[in-house]
Amino acid sequence: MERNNLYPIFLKTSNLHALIIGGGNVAEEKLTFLTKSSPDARVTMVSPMFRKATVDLATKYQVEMITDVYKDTYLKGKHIVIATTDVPEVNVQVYTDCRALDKLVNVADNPPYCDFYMGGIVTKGNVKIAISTNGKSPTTAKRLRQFFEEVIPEDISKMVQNLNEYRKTIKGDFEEKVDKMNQITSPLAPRSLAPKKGIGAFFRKRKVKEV
Ligand SMILES: C[C@@]1(CC(=O)O)C2=NC(=C\c3[nH]c(c(CCC(=O)O)c3CC(=O)O)Cc3[nH]c(c(CC(=O)O)c3CCC(=O)O)/C=C3\N/C(=C\2)[C@@H](CCC(=O)O)[C@]3(C)CC(=O)O)/[C@H]1CCC(=O)O
Ligand SMILES: NC(=O)c1ccc[n+]([C@@H]2O[C@H](COP(=O)([O-])OP(=O)(O)OC[C@H]3O[C@@H](n4cnc5c(N)ncnc54)[C@H](O)[C@@H]3O)[C@@H](O)[C@H]2O)c1
Repeated sequence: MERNNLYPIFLKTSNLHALIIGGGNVAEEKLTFLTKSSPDARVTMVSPMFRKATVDLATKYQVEMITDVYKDTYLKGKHIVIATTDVPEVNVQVYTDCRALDKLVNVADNPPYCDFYMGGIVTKGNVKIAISTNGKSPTTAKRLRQFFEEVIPEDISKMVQNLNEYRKTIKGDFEEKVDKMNQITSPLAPRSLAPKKGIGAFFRKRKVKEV
């Protein structure tokens, strides 16, 4: 069976500088999901035309907007580049320029020209889940994202915080702490879940205060 060999990492997008090339529908979609997940991301956009809603979004998230066609000079200082123009030759040029400079590049909706894919992302406080279908079905990534947004309760972040505080109260050496932490969280693992209840039921039932 085919297998997803991509390696997810959680980027500190406030330390890195992303460049989005293009200002149309796809650019807006990428900016929407990027800022939804990482409202503090450092982003620059370059395009001769921007959609009105893109300008509003860019203003809200302090995105720098440059009204111009793509030039390789705009790559300077950028770590991650996303090409979304409607001119395939420009997108391929961006890809080639980025590869020559060892910059991570994504030509949106064009898997062969991607060093990385954007994924479906669920954020609940400190907890974040990224979903990838290996570029095979973005619609499935979206549906899974919606599913997890629904079933994972908002207060999972409180539970993480409580566990973090509880850990500090455990006496003993590292191994004992690991043991205790594993014991207390064991109902989270699938084998310990009662059939048909599911992870959502577990979280809803459990009082975070008890942890
Ligand atoms: C997750 C998400 C994040 C984001 O966009 O940031 C994302 N696409 C989303 C939605 C979406 N995009 C498209 C549809 C209509 C689907 C359809 O038409 O079948 C829908 C669904 C919808 O809108 O309902 C069009 C599309 N997208 C790609 C192709 C090309 C191809 O598949 O070959 C085509 C067909 C173009 C054409 O027909 O020409 C490719 C990519 N899209 C990816 C990410 C990467 C793979 C992620 C993964 O591994 O699953 C990858 C490889 C590259 C990339 O762009 O990074 C976001 C959902 C966010 C959310 O809701 O949470
Ligand atoms: N809209 C979709 O849902 C969708 C889905 C799949 C694939 N696509 C493909 O993705 C591409 C982009 O789609 P879109 O809907 O965002 O198109 P769009 O026409 O809305 O936007 C294209 C943007 O690219 C900019 N642009 C053009 N030349 C440029 C250059 N030299 N430098 C910088 N920016 C430049 C334009 O000013 C515009 O802002 C198209 O090739 C389209 O076929 C779109």
